[in-house]
Amino acid sequence: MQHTEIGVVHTSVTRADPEAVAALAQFGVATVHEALGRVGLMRPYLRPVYAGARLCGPALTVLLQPGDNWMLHVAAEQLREGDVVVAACTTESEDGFFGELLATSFRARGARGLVIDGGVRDVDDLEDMDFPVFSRAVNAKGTVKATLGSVNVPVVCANALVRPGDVVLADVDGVVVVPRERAAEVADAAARREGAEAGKRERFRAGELGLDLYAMRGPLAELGLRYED
Ligand SMILES: O=C([O-])CC(=O)C(=O)O
Ligand SMILES: [Mg+2]
Repeated sequence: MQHTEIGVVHTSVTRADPEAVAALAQFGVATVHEALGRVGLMRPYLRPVYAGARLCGPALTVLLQPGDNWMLHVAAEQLREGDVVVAACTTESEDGFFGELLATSFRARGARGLVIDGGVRDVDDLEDMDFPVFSRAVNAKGTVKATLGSVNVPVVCANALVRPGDVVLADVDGVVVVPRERAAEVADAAARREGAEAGKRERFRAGELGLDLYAMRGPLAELGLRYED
């Protein structure tokens, strides 16, 4: 559900600190989601439109109307280098809002990629261009330019709240949103988490069991787990 205004373009956005964005870009979505406290994930139906697609950047948000891509053209004018366009829709729609022409325009204006709770088309071309897109559908069905939406308002995209300038990170595991004020702190937590995982990986590789590594034998015995021949 969207709780926002229709028919407004906010031209001034406070974007996450570029250094913190670059730091977050080094990590996977699963690590950042955990570092954030297991929040901020978009629904898993959003998928990359080609293998290996990945993106990280401050969000330029768009609220679309179903079957109407007008606001994507309005959004293009607001792009800054490195932005990720995050497009939500007022109502579910799987039409093909976006394709290689809009990708060409977005790239020329500095976009890093697109996350859209809707459909896209021309995916062979998007792959050739290596323009990363995460969408809920691939759909040749075209859209019109007839209804106002908004640009750079808070949106709910695939269940996650995204405010303009928040950091959006997407890879094959999903899409996560980091509130812009927390970007540096979450990047630090992600680095600590990766460090801890490196230690565990070594111990698993050596054959150690999770049962011992995570001290699970006591709690399992307390719950009455029995081993029988
Ligand atoms: O033109 C459109 O409406 C969407 C599209 O296919 C493109 O951007 O290439
Ligand atoms: Mg096209």
